[in-house]
Amino acid sequence: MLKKLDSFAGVAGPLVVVVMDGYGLPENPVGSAIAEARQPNLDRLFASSPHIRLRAHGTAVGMPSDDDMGNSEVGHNAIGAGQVYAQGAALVANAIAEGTIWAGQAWQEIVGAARSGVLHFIGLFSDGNVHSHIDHLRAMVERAKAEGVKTVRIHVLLDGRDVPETSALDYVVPFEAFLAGISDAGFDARIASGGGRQNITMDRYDANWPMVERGWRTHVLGEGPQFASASAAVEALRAQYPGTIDQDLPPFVIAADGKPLGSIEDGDAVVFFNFRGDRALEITRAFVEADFDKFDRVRHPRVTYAGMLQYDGDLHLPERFLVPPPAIRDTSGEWFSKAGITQFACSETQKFGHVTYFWNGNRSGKFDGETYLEVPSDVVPFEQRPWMKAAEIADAMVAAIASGQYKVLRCNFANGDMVGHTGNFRAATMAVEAVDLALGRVLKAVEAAGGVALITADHGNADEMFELDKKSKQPARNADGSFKAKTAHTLNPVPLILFNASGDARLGLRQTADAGLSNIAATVANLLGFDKHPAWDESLLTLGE
Ligand SMILES: O=C(O)[C@H](O)COP(=O)(O)O
Ligand SMILES: [Mn+2]
Ligand SMILES: [Mn+2]
Repeated sequence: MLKKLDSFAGVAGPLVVVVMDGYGLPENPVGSAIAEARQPNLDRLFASSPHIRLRAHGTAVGMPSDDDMGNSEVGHNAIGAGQVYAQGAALVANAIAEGTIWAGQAWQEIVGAARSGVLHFIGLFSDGNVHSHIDHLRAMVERAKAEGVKTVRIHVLLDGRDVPETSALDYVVPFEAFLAGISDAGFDARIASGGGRQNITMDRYDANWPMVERGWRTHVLGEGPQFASASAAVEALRAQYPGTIDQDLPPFVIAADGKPLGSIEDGDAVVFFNFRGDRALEITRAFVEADFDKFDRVRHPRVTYAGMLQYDGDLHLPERFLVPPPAIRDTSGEWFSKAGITQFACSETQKFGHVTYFWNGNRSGKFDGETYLEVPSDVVPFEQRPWMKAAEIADAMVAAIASGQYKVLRCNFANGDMVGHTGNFRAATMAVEAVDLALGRVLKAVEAAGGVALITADHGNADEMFELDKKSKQPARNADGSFKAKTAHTLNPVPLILFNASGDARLGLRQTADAGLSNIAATVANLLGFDKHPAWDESLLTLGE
């Protein structure tokens, strides 16, 4: 049980944690939608409420190095668990470096099946290290050859979201050369299909199953426009759809003499090589579920399927996985539940799993006393609706706070991140303004209830909307003089603001050198009058000392 603090009984009112997804603190105001947006509520908070900066990238959230940006999975895991775990990116890299991945039963079963069939790899084709890393794929192809696999087919999801927006050929061209180099009379490895990650396969949280169906038709059934190679496909599709960035490119199939090179058939082996789960779960279900009903699969090949990691620890999806996921234990959701604290979690579909599944350590189950509310997201390009569902989430939070039923409430506003990923600067400033407006309403409800709110973010995104020149730190320009749009997350810190309407003027925050997202859970515990769980990183709450 969490112990009660001697020094502080806890705030009487509700405790609200607001995650402004993708809201980093810019180093340079030029090209920053955060600096540019009109945000009167946040301005007021920064002027009059205790606030500090938190690390939200690199080793502070369990990434392999401090060159790695943060992301929603590692950010929400750290906030929810109050601890930093070596995350998928690091675990897979280690398992490959130490060779433990090859010794595992899952890899042996994959290779065993592939020796008499075809070995397919499907996944995000970049070095973004958010969902996957192309080096992991390369290592697996090499190892498959060494272990006697004869045929490898790769289904590439073009990124442009965690890496520069039109960088697909920087990955495709060298990889095609690698595959040509490693192929010989006894080994044939080629790219077989692909498409933009926001167009096919990588949907999340049941937002858009038709995306997954398009992916299935492309990778499994081999249906779609045919090209001689992946690089030829990318070039032709860019010419056909000018201005379309990589993540949105339509699907394509690689074929010879009109026949797809790599449709997926009975007896084949399939590895989904993303380590992150949110966008891997739906396609995984399509492969492994016997009574799948989300779309008509037309054909359901009997394959040996493995995920890079297990994507959902409660549902055991998938059962076969190459690397054990981080064993995230003792999350704040679990221990607040054990303390009898009622909890409310809310977001719109695009981020709903962030405040539930990621928050609770990649588990889709629910702890006693937790209530979840999902606001359905629109299925549109978000630069066309930068306000997204901020107003509706605020409505739900205001009602939940006013109901008096919940002691701890959490929500995620998706806008800064989802619109930030479009690379559209003007839309991103509107996204930030929509969050500010919604936040103002939530804070009014917190005030009326005599509560406290902690306002933070999981990582940066809207804070840098243009690629910055590494030396000058000024926005980099394209050949035509326009700024180079940046769609990825940033390495910037995020705010932690304490909005205090509890009537206890002692409450403050301390800035420590390594303050990070994993300090939030203990801070919330202290605000509730509890000592932190021993596993959690230190609280940042001060009581007027
Ligand atoms: O999945 C995505 O949309 C991006 O790769 C990362 O964004 P997120 O970590 O904020 O979800
Ligand atoms: Mn995020
Ligand atoms: Mn994001």
